[in-house]
Amino acid sequence: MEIERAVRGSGDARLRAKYDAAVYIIRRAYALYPFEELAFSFNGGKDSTVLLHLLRAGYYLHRTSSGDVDSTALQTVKNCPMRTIYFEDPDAFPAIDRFTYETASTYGLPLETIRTGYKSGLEALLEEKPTKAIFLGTRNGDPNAVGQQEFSPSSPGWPPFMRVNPILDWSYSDVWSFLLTCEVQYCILYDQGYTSIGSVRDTVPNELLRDGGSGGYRPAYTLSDGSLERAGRGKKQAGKRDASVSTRNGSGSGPRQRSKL
Ligand SMILES: Cc1cc2nc3c(=O)[nH]c(=O)nc-3n(C[C@H](O)[C@H](O)[C@H](O)COP(=O)(O)O)c2cc1C
Ligand SMILES: Nc1ncnc2c1ncn2[C@@H]1O[C@H](COP(=O)(O)OP(=O)(O)OP(=O)(O)O)[C@@H](O)[C@H]1O
Repeated sequence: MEIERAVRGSGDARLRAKYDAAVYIIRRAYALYPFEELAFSFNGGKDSTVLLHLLRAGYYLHRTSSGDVDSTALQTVKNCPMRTIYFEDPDAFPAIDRFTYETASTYGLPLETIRTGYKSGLEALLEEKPTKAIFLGTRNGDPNAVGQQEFSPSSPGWPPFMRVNPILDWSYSDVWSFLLTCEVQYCILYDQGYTSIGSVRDTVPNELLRDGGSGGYRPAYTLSDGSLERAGRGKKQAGKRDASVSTRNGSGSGPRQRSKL
């Protein structure tokens, strides 16, 4: 499995330790909950892109270690066909939308697009199909991470499910080490100076990456102080539309892939 191979083959002991810990959490979740009652919250951002590949690696290890995979099923096992949910914002960057749909298509993720607020969308989702746990790419330092652990029940007043946060303790540079070491595609905006991505309403390239010579911006992976990754994000304004869930497979262009630094 290429992700496992890339991390194991890297000389980066810290990355290997972060990877092992995250995959351990993922495999605990696979053992604890029926696979059909798990979901992956994917929005095309760098953290959820890391999570996608960790889920794939964890799924591959989980399935192959239990010995129930024949060679024809191997591609499905490499892909991790987990229910995947995307809360699509009408003001999302088109490049993020494209990347989300294209990645879902590449890895055979059964993507469900939700065009409503988070809470009402999750209520509808749980009503439609039992969902015990949802994987998120939340990391310490995200405003939403406060008080969360690797396994955190949803908040009071929210529909009941477990939030599973395998990369909670990953730093900004861990995220980029993983993406570059594994040579996986990521949204093109990160090569244009965006270091954390909200919507077109509230996100601009990170000024710390402005390239004086060209007038453009350097790629996100060159940001040396990860504590400033949200410097391009302004105040979030409310405005999610309400109620509709649809399924769509993606196509389009735009993802980027870089080799190691
Ligand atoms: C799958 C999922 C589960 C969530 N669960 C909760 C929750 O239990 N409690 C809560 O206050 N917010 C919850 N949220 C909302 C997030 O904390 C956050 O507000 C949302 O992802 C928007 O983040 P942003 O402001 O960085 O775009 C959830 C969001 C998602 C996508
Ligand atoms: N619109 C959304 N649809 C689905 N999941 C989402 C959405 N917004 C956030 N999430 C979940 O919450 C996690 C944390 O969001 P956050 O915005 O911090 O990270 P990211 O989008 O992956 O990366 P970045 O910080 O670069 O934007 C995501 O990784 C994803 O699991």
